[in-house]
Amino acid sequence: MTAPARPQRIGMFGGTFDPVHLGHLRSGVELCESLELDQLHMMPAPQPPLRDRPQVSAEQRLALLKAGIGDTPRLVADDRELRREGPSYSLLTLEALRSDYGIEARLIMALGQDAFLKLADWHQPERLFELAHIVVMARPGYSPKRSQALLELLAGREVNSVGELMAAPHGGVLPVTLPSPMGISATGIRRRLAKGGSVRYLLPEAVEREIEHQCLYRLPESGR
Ligand SMILES: Nc1ncnc2c1ncn2[C@@H]1O[C@H](COP(=O)(O)OP(=O)(O)OP(=O)(O)O)[C@@H](O)[C@H]1O
Ligand SMILES: O=C(O)c1ccc[n+]([C@@H]2O[C@H](COP(=O)([O-])O)[C@@H](O)[C@H]2O)c1
Repeated sequence: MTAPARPQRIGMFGGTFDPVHLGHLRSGVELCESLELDQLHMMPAPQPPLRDRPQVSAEQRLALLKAGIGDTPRLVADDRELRREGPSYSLLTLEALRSDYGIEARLIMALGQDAFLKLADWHQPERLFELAHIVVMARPGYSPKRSQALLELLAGREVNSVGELMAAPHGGVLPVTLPSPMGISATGIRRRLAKGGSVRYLLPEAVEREIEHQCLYRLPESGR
């Protein structure tokens, strides 16, 4: 008798990626390893719903993400949110992924701790669990304190292991501390670039070269 096929494990890791940095990319690699993902779709949000529209276009942020991913196995730069109008609601993205991969696939939405703390303010947050699991990555400097609304949203969903999470196609929440947490933020990188400072070793050299080539994130002389 042959063993039943293992359901696919597909990750979604969305972000403003303004710009993508090693905190995102290393987390992506470690998520693939620790959850044994088949693919991780990384996707820039053209209109992140809970913040101002970034100055750098979604196309440019996607180009930086592609440069950063390069040939990294299992990481995919996914442009599907760029092909939609309106706010970049994750619910719509998960619906599209679920339709691509089918009902048996284990669909996992990865979020850093800071994004996770705002989950109750997202568009139809309870419906996210009808489509995917959520994996929350610890991020240096962010407190684990949850609001009452978040606690109510998560009630009964939290699990303690990857095995427990993968027993069902969607509906669970797993907090993880990946092996190499990094205290890198895109805000810090934009500030450094605006002042003409160095960002070496905070993001891949290919991303740094692309930022220089396209003269992104620099303040005009008068603004420094
Ligand atoms: N260093 C990091 N480690 C783990 N997760 C991260 C890290 N940086 C960002 N993330 C997560 O990646 C996703 C996209 O983050 P985003 O593109 O907003 O980056 P950011 O560095 O937080 O940017 P900004 O400083 O502009 O807010 C979010 O879920 C966020 O929590
Ligand atoms: O669906 C929502 O309402 C929603 C609200 C806030 C953020 N998100 C998504 O969460 C991801 C991280 O967002 P951000 O602002 O932390 O970069 C990105 O893919 C956003 O589109 C989604």
